[in-house]
Amino acid sequence: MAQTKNYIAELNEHAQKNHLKLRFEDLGSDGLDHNKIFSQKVIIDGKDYPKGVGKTKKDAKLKAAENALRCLLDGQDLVSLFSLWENNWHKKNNETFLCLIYLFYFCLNNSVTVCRFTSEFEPLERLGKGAFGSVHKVRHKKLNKEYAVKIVCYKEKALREVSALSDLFHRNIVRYYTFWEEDTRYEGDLSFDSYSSSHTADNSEAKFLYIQMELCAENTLKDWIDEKNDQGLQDSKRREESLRIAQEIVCGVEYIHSKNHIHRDLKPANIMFGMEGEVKIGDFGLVTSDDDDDAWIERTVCKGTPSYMAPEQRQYDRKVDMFALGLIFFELLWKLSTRSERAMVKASFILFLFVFKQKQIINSLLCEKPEDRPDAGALKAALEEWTQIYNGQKSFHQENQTV
Ligand SMILES: Nc1ncnc2c1ncn2[C@@H]1O[C@H](COP(=O)(O)OP(=O)(O)OP(=O)(O)O)[C@@H](O)[C@H]1O
Repeated sequence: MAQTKNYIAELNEHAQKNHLKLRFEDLGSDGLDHNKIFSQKVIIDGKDYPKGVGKTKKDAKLKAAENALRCLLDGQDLVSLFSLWENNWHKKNNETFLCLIYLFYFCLNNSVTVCRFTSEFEPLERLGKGAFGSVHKVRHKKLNKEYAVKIVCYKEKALREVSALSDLFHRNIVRYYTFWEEDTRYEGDLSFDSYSSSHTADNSEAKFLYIQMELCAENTLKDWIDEKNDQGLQDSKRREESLRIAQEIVCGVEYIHSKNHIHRDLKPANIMFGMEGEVKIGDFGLVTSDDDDDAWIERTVCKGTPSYMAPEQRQYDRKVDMFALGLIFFELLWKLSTRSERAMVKASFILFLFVFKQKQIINSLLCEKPEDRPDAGALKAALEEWTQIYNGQKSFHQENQTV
């Protein structure tokens, strides 16, 4: 049988050595006669310590002594240590020295959890919640600047996002600043209520990753599209704005591909806007590297035997992002309200409504075979051509109107 430590004797010894006035207080009992629970607490120099409970008075006293010792020695009770220090200031110098040793001890043991998130930042509001965590708008206390901090459970998806973002620095990609790890989640984060019960309830080892990012405007490209659709406008203004947005998305994607990454989750909800309205591609949780052999095998295994594939064929993997761009461009220009309408895009049914150049670009991006889709560089060139045609037509109309 495991030997119970004699916390009462230990606490008495500690009190004697440090000239502390220690006493136990009996807090009585609760429950029926055959099932009583006794409570006791320790008072040291007038300060109460957490009560101990047990099936006998002796157990309760032992537990109370253990609780008090933990507070004093593990440094969990910073206040009590400081008051101890204060109370003993007038006593001998070696006692003050002892208190300093205690402070040093708990700093070394890290037993007081300092949350970097709340000590460095002032949380302002929760911006949103994804499947893996949540994003908060915060103000850096010292710099007085606003940022977004994403808090996620320390998982492979989160690490992927951090490692991809740290490689990227581009006007059209959400800027990443830093990340750190904490043992605890932010208490004010209500999103974890359902999250923690399904992901971390029985995992006390769970750690959390805090990712500090550039703060984007609150509306995403999905909101932009919804707003335009509500206005019911398929007009030239929408076309003009769509063109600018499409060009910026392609610039971001071209850059991501140039760094040998594939986003794999491009969709209007993951595309945000900077404070000056510029496009910002975000949510790199599904990003993968072109050079990552394991990820490449995982991606290609369903297509055949990867070891027989020529290295140049690897570039076709990037074409998953190009297909997504085809659908995004379509949604920028045209209201697709139902799933069946989305499916029709693939069948190119509605495309006859578009001008020739638009049709050509979208058709090429939605090609069944990845190798037939353009890469980001070619798409960028095609969009520039489209812009020139569009601007030419616009000035032609304006000239005709003024004549
Ligand atoms: N840097 C940011 N600035 C402003 N808002 C942001 C920023 N990053 C994310 N958000 C917002 O926070 C919300 C949650 O984002 P997050 O990336 O965690 O999840 P998601 O993309 O919705 O889902 P999932 O992670 O499951 O794919 C989104 O609505 C997004 O608009």
